[in-house]
Amino acid sequence: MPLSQDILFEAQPYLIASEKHPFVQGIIHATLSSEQLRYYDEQDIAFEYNEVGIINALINASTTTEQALLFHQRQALQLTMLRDWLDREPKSMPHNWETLKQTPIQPINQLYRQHMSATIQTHSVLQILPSFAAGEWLYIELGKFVAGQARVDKEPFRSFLTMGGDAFLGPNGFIQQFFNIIDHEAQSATPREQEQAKQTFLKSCLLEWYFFDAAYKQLTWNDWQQAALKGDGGPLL
Ligand SMILES: Cc1ncc(CN)c(N)n1
Repeated sequence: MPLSQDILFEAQPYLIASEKHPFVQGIIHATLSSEQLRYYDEQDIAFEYNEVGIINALINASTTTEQALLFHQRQALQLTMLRDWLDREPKSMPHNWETLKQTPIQPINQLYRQHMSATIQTHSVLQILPSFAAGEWLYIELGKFVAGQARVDKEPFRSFLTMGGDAFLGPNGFIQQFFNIIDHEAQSATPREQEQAKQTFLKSCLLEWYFFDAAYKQLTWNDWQQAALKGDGGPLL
C-alpha cells in the first residue's frame, strides 16, 4: 500500500474530531464570539507566515526540479494569500508584513510551529512535507465538510474554512501532488523513515484539533502562567 494511503487511513479519526470540534461547529452555525474569531485570525495569520519558512525548506530539500517548481508555485500562492489577508485586516487589528513577524505566538501555535520547523533540519522532503501537507489536507477536507452542511451564510463566518479551489483540488491539485511526492520519496526510504513521516503527519493533524481548541478557549501564555503560578487552573489542554 502506498504510504500516503496508509497515512490517510490513520488520519481519518483526526478529521472527524476536528469536524465535531465546537470551533468548527461554531463556524457552521455562526455562534462564535468576535473575540474567538479575532484570536483565531491573529494566530492563524502568524501560522501561515511560519509556513512560508517551511515551504522555503521544501524548495531547498527538493530531489527534482519538478518538485522545486511545485513548491515554488505553492509558495507564490501562499504569499499572495498572505498579502490579500493582510490587506483585509480590520483597522482594530492592523497587520502588515513587518508587524506580522512580531505577533505574539500563543502556546499551541508555538507547539505546532515548532513541530513543523523541527523537520527542516532533516533536509528531507519525506520528513518536512508531511508536517505541512497535513494542515493542507485537513483544511481542504474541512472545507468540503463545511460546504456540505447547512452553514449560516453570513460574514465573517462565510469566509472561514474555504481553502480549496482548483489549485488545491483534483489529480493535478497541490494536495494530490504532495501525496505523490511522499509516495515517490518513500520508495527509497527505510521503514523507520516512512514511520517517522507518518507520525509527523498525524501529529500535525492532532495539533490542528488543538489549534481550534485554543481559539475556542482563547488560550494565552498568561492563562498558562496563572494556572502554574497561582495554581488556579482547570485543565487547559
Ligand atoms: C492551523 C492551520 N493549519 C493549516 C492551514 C492551511 N495552510 C491554516 N491556515 N491554519
